[in-house]
Amino acid sequence: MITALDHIAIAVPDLEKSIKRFMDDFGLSFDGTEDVIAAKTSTAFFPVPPTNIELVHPLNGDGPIAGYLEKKGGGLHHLCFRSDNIEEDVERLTAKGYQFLGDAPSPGAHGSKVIFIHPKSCDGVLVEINQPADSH
Ligand SMILES: C[C@@H](C(=O)O)C(=O)SCCNC(=O)CCNC(=O)[C@H](O)C(C)(C)COP(=O)(O)OP(=O)(O)OC[C@H]1O[C@@H](n2cnc3c(N)ncnc32)[C@H](O)[C@@H]1OP(=O)(O)O
Ligand SMILES: [Co+2]
Repeated sequence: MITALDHIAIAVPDLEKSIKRFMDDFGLSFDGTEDVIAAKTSTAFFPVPPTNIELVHPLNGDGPIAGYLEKKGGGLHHLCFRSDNIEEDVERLTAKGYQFLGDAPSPGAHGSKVIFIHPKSCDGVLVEINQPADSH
């Protein structure tokens, strides 16, 4: 079951510059960066209760964010719904015809499990579903 809007992600070409923007200009608290190797993505999180902003940047210049930045230069990249049972949600939504990217959840930020729904299945919006580490 989907229980919350876990985060909204913005793809950024210059991670340090954007971290400064969100900390210094917008005054948000900064939860730190994490390189998520399985996702080929560097992340930076800013809690904005009850959700978070996630900045995403290509790790080692490679991966899905690199392709996005090449085409768009940056922008709103995805939203992420939190699930209390990701396998059950994947099964339920697959049965309804949603196209998932990948066969099974993979490691995400903060020890979560994550999977993505293709934007074509959801009005052009890339949707991530995650299950936090403490609820596996
Ligand atoms: C760490 C973790 C976490 O939070 O814990 C994360 O978030 S990792 C965050 C990074 N990981 C991911 O994004 C993984 C899932 N993403 C992917 O697998 C990919 O980015 C795809 C969404 C499949 C797009 O890759 P693909 O090579 O197909 O790119 P493409 O440029 O040819 O795009 C194909 C079509 O999808 C659209 N498209 C591409 N990226 C999009 C996005 N972010 N939002 C909405 N639409 C998007 C393009 O405009 C295009 O539409 P038209 O055909 O109409 O022109
Ligand atoms: Co995300």
